[in-house]
Amino acid sequence: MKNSPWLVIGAGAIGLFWACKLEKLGYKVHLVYRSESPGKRITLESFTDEGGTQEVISSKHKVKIFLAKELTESYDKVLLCTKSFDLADAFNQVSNYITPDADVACLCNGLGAQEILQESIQNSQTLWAGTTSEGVLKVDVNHIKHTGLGDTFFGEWTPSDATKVFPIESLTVKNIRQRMLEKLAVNAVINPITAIFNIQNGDLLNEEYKPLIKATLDELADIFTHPKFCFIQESQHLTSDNLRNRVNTIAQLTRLNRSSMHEDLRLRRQTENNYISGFLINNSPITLPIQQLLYDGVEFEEQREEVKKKLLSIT
Ligand SMILES: NC(=O)C1=CN([C@@H]2O[C@H](COP(=O)(O)OP(=O)(O)OC[C@H]3O[C@@H](n4cnc5c(N)ncnc54)[C@H](OP(=O)(O)O)[C@@H]3O)[C@@H](O)[C@H]2O)C=CC1
Ligand SMILES: CC(C)(CO)C(=O)C(=O)O
Repeated sequence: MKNSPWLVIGAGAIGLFWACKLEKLGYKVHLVYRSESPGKRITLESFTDEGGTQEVISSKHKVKIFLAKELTESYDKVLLCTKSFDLADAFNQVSNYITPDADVACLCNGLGAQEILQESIQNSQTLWAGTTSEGVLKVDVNHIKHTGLGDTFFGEWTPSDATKVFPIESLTVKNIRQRMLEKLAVNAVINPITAIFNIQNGDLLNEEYKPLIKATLDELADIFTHPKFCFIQESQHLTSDNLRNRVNTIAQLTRLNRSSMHEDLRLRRQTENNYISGFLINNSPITLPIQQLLYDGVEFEEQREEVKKKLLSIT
């Protein structure tokens, strides 16, 4: 199994991180980039807590890099590490180089893109959806910093009768949809609010945001526990209290970080809004006035000041 290389698509923070991780696990890695070549060596900086003192360790990892049009081999293990809005195109551009029995994995935030990707994948191939709580920052084209320790899980997006295991067995879980909904819930609170108010994740714990956070969590709990919600089997445990614990914990653990959506707005890049608040609005059996305000505040710069006032006037 380890003889055939992994094809990793996307040389962003997560793609470079997984290229290093797979190389450390003993796999060969072929990495596809789109705009900027990362070169053949990637530097990964991570923290250790050896004997109570925090140290930064830097390691170098060798990968082979390609533009999609330069590929010639066929791959049976593929890991897509793009943002959700690029996922289907990124797969389609390499689909001729993927074996009919391949394991195809994706690791993007939000929901909606996985279902579109499933439609492009052959029945004989397996789509593994993944979710990660690792924090990674790309500081240069070939240099990443591991900013937060976390876990990563993969599960079959459309579960089959056969008990399949992910090529890295220890990362396999049975109900990936449940884990993805839990992550979606956290992202639907932290990402748009930090982006709209231009604050770090930890600032959400400040007194001035308490009524807004409470109202946002209550609204999310109403969808996730609604009998007509399409993922009710996987989401019914997400009550307001359960969500509050998750959001507070992540806001605390990542208190000095900017959320990915905050960073995208700051750098005027496309956000994953359509796959977070947008997904919830489009799939909710009830109207979602707060998610709609959050969606609009992220999407439409000219409405942002007005949206902020409305969000802060929630009691
Ligand atoms: N970074 C983090 O700590 C975390 C990220 N995530 C999620 O992981 C996903 C990836 O995040 P992240 O790595 O930070 O995002 P980045 O924007 O840093 O990286 C995405 C990369 O995908 C590349 N890409 C897009 N389309 C293609 C294509 N067709 N062919 C080749 N490469 C392509 C982009 O290339 P180009 O440079 O040309 O734009 C970019 O380098 C997101 O959904 C994010 O929400 C989840 C948890 C933590
Ligand atoms: C968990 C969180 C909110 C950490 O910042 C994240 O996933 C993101 O920024 O997209």
